[in-house]
This record gives sequence, structure tokens and C-alpha cells, in this order.
Amino acid sequence: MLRFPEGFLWGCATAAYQIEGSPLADGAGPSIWHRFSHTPGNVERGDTGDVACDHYRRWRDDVALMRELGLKAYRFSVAWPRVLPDGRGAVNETGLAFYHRLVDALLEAGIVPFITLYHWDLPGALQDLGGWANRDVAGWFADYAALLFDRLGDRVRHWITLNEPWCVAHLGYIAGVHAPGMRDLWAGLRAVHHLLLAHGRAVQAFRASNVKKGRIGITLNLAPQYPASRSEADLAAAQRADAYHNRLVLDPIFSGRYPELLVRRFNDAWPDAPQADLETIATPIDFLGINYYSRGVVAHAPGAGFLETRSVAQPGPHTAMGWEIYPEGLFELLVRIHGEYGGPTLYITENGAAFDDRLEPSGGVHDTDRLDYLRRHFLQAHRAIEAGVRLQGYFVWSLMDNFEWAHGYSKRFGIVYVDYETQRRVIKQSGHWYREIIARNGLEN
Ligand SMILES: OC[C@H]1NNC[C@@H](O)[C@@H]1O
Repeated sequence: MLRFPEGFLWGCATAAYQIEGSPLADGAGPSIWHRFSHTPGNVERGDTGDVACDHYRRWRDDVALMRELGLKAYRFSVAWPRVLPDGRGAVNETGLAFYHRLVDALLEAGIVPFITLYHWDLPGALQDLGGWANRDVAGWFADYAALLFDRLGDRVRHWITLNEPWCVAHLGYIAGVHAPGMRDLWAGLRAVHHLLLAHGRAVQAFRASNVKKGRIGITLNLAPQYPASRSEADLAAAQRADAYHNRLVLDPIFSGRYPELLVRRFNDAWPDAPQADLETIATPIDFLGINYYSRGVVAHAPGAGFLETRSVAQPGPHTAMGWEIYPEGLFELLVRIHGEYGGPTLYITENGAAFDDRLEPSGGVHDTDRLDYLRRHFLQAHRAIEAGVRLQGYFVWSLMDNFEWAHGYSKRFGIVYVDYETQRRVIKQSGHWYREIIARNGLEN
């Protein structure tokens, strides 16, 4: 039996736009994902977050579900436009009251709340002013964060500023496949800088707030990048991919500088980054959240964009997202972060897999693929802790099936099945298994 440290926080993670529904209820303003999903052609099957898992109304039952699973912690995000419909200015007290009730219910259930301040649903009104490409967003975000610290900081001790800033900028402003659907490298690289600046400003606001014994961090999607061959060209390509996917956010946050390799490569597209900005971005944090799903395997691809890399498909197995299942990558990533970035306190704030689940006539969901995926990744996390990594918790993505962005509801990540016709929740085999892992704080090796 492999035991995890005493007090290890086993949990699940979700995000507002993916589960809540009711995006415009009770005075909430439209987010960029409300607009993006309502724009034909952007989301599979024309799916939107209008209903999702109806969590805005079913939150009591969902907290009861978390209690049934025995979760120690629950990571969720606050919808910025529910609290500040215009992104700044007037507070929507009804919207804020939803999160007060949710936090109180979690605490009553003995579940530690982790709040993500931003999980992609920027108020549309701020996008109208340029969104993350407008440097002023750092101040707007810091003010929003300060409001939540003031209103919820007496009961919420764990705060995450941003979820996956790399995805926000790359997918939303460069690749154009996520909201706001822009394809503009200059805007995208500025968005990266402004996201990180906003993070730093929010950490400073947290330090100035009256949140007692609170801890604040950021969640980054990180994927170790491996060369497709041992050739010099492919080794260099893997370095470039690692710089763009990982060090682009890790280095400024922990070392106050951007990777020189990228500044050179992107040349005049690279945004101005005054020293004062970099010092703000590097404001010390209490923990790093890591979202791990898979690795990258890359080869040199002359002339292929700024990075001149191409992804090389691996034999698999793969999840329903087409992501290679590579649990060893989690161990290698954790040990690397520990060694290269000063041994920070870490949480795995997301890890999980989409598979094509079926609700059996018997009423069960035998998602053995997901159970095996999680078991193999838990083993790698335990291996990392044994190697000295300060890993203090693990949040499975996700508590329940939900709106998977441009894939809509076609991809199921939950350990709880959602029948979207009836909104019935059914704990999957992986959910029943996870409850035992949590109860024993460990697993068989
Ligand atoms: O793709 C699965 C998850 N990845 N990280 C961010 C979440 O919002 C996604 O659903």
C-alpha cells in the first residue's frame, strides 16, 4: 500500500463556465465564452454554456455529491462577469451571494475550497476594450481580485489567480480556437505579458488584503517536451518547444525574466517588458498549481512558424482528446520543477482524461480506462513525493462531465457522469474507486 502524506488534499476541479449554466441570470454580464459559443461554427454541435451542468441551481446537490465522494478539497472558479457584470465598477451582489452560499456549504461539508479567480470567462465589456491585449486589464483584474479577497477571504484560504495563462493567450489570441477567437501573434504575446502582470498585481493585492493565513498561487498547464529523435536538430526543437510551452510562464513567475531564446526568435513581435513589470510578475507566491495531461514530442521543422517545430504523433494509447497517455511525464515534470524552480509547494490542480463513457442499462458507467489513467498518474505523483517533491494535493479534472470548450459536451472528463437530458448525476466506477483512494489516503502499487 502506497500512502500519501498526512493531510494530503485529494480533490476535484471544475470551472464556472463549464458547469454553472445560467450565464446571464440575476444580473450577470456576458463573458467572452458566452459570445464565442453563441457565434455559429466555434463550438462542436453549436453547444453553449447556457445550461451546462445547471450547477448555478443544483449546487446544493453537487456539494452533497462531493461529500459522498469524500473529497477533502474542491477547486472551482468564480465567474468574473457574475460578480462584476461590466468587469469593473458596480458589484452584482446576487452574483456574489451564489459564491458565498457555495463556500459556506463546502465548509460545512468539511471540504477545503480552492478558488480560481480567472478560468477563461472574461467579461465581454472588457474584451470590448481590448481584453488581455490591453495593459489596463492588469488593474481591472487586481481590483476584481481585491473585491473577492475582501468578501470571501475570511473563509477561503487558498487562492489561484489564473488558470493556464498560456492557453488563454495562445488558444484565444494566436490560434483563435478559444474565446475571443483572435489570430494575432502581436496581440497574443501582449496578452501573455498582461496576464502575468495581472497575476503579479493580484498577488500584491492579496498581500495587502486582510486574508488571514491565506495562500495564493497560479495554475499553469505544463507539458514536458521530448525530441522525436536524438538528432541535434530535434534536440534543439524540443528546447524551443519547452521554452514556448513551459518556460514562457515559469521563468517570469519564478525568475523575473522571459526565455532569451523566445525574445530572440519572436524578434520585433515580442512585447516591451520593463524591469518593473518583471518584478511585479515575480512577486513571490505560496504554491504552484500544475495541470498535467500529457507530453509533447517534437521534431525540427524548417520554416514552420516562429518556432520551426512540428508535433510527432506517438503510438499511444491515447485518450478521447487524442492526447498520448504518458504518466511518466508527470514524474519527470514534478522533479524538474522541484529542481529548477526552487522546490516550491505544488498542487496538481488538474489531471484527468476524456473517454467515450457509456451509461449502461444497469445504470452504471464502467470507465476502467479513466480509472487506470488516474491510478497510473497517482503512482507517478507518489514517486515524486518519495523523491522529495513538495506535492500537497491532487485535483482530478473533473468532478463531473462538463462543457469542454470548443468540443462542447462531446468530451467527458468527469468521475461523475452527467445525463444532460435529465441533469442526473451518476458516479462512475472511477468515482467509486477515487472515494476509496481518498479514504485510505493511498493506493495499491
Ligand atoms: O481539457 C481539459 C481541461 N484542461 N484544463 C482547463 C480545463 O478548463 C479543461 O476542461
